[in-house]
Amino acid sequence: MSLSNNLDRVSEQVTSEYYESEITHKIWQMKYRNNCYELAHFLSTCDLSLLQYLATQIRSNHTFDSKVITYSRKVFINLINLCKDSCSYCTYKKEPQDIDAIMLSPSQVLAIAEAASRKGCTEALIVTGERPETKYPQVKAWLNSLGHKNLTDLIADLGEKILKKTGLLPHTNAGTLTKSEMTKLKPTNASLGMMLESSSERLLSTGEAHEFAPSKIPKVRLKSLLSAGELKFPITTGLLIGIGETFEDVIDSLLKINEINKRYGHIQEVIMQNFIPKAGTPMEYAKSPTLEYFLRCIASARIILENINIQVPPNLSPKIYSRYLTAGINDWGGISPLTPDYVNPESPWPTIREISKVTLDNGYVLRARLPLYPNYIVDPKLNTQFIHPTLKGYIEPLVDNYGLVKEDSIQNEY
Ligand SMILES: O=c1nc2n(C[C@H](O)[C@H](O)[C@H](O)CO)c3cc(O)ccc3cc-2c(=O)[nH]1
Ligand SMILES: C[C@H]1O[C@@H](n2cnc3c(N)ncnc32)[C@H](O)[C@@H]1O
Ligand code: MET
Ligand code: SF4
Repeated sequence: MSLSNNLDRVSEQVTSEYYESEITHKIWQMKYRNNCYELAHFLSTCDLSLLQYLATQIRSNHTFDSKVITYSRKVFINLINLCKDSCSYCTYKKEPQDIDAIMLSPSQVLAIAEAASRKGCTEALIVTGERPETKYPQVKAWLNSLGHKNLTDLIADLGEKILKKTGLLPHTNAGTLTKSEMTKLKPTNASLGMMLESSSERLLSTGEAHEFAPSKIPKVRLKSLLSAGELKFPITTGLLIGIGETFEDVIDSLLKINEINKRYGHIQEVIMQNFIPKAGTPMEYAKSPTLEYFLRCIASARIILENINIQVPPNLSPKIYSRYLTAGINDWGGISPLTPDYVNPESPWPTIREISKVTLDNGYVLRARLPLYPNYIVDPKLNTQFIHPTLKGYIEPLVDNYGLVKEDSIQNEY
């Protein structure tokens, strides 16, 4: 190759590096000014492949090992699917008279956790409807018969039993919780889950997704995220994409989550979840987000969120989930060998073998994590602040030096 050709290539590289750093700087300025409108305009008009390129660059600098994609070996414990709210996209919620209404007994919960432990699971994902005991007398009666006044007390009790009997680490998503409720869960739950869904208040108006779901008032959800921060409780949150929000709403939601995390460092993960229309719901005929829009939201999340893991569940896009790897994600979420995804039961999880192959074919390595992300385990300062002393003895034997699940504990049958 001639010298002039070589110089041409060097100058092309310098130009593109200059261009990249100029764009990165521009984004940084818009973020610093907290100018949502400006940032949304830029991210919505920017070429998608450039956005994905930037997201992948940021992702490779962010995690302890830029080539690792994680997942959690979890069992989904559907404790109670009654709920005081009604989100227009949800089929998880049932009425007491429905044949598939569920209120698990403590012995059923323990039997599920024990079966999961035999399959090599490390996470017990406890999911419930929103404060069902405030709406249904049957739920009050059920709680009282178990010796409890409210759902949180039952979850705290079950969490302790699950830990002691199986060593599975509980992670609860019961929707919004107060600070005192979270305090009760901290000794037994390694982390919490609660989707923000969207910071848009417009979604509460007539005919919109959250019209009949007061717990989805953004202020209420953001307050729960702040409470978790005050308690140094690691929490997973996320956005449901395609429920009537605008792209600007997505950017506003991401900026708000990032601001909260900058104060406390407790937002371990943001789930970017694509809405799936369900028959029989008010949003039955609403459309799933397009792939182009969803990829733009994911790449924007990676660009906006600082040091936060990003998960997209593979089961909601079984044919094309590998595309999310090039938009900057670093986690596939919880995969259960035993229980369905009760929120999206029509979407079975791909097998670990398949996910591992897809991940590998795209140049990454799949590794199991605990419900609690590795940095909280391996960083001595974070470990002290974010993990309750009771939980330490359960967490340490499960992980290697990187805070990931030891490979030798992974069973073939999973
Ligand atoms: O592995 C996890 N998966 C979590 N999931 C994902 C879930 O396991 C499924 O992957 C999705 O529901 C896809 O259907 C959540 C999904 C939500 O919509 C809201 C909260 C959670 C919380 C978690 C979680 O903390 N850990
Ligand atoms: C547990 C989480 O499940 C998500 N969720 C509820 N309904 C749907 C749906 N139709 N499609 C995708 N995700 C959904 C919400 O984000 C909720 O917070
Ligand atoms: N009801 C809770 C929420 O919406 C958690 C489960 S939703 C299926 O946040
Ligand atoms: S998404 Fe959660 S809060 Fe909304 S109706 Fe379903 S169970 Fe209730």
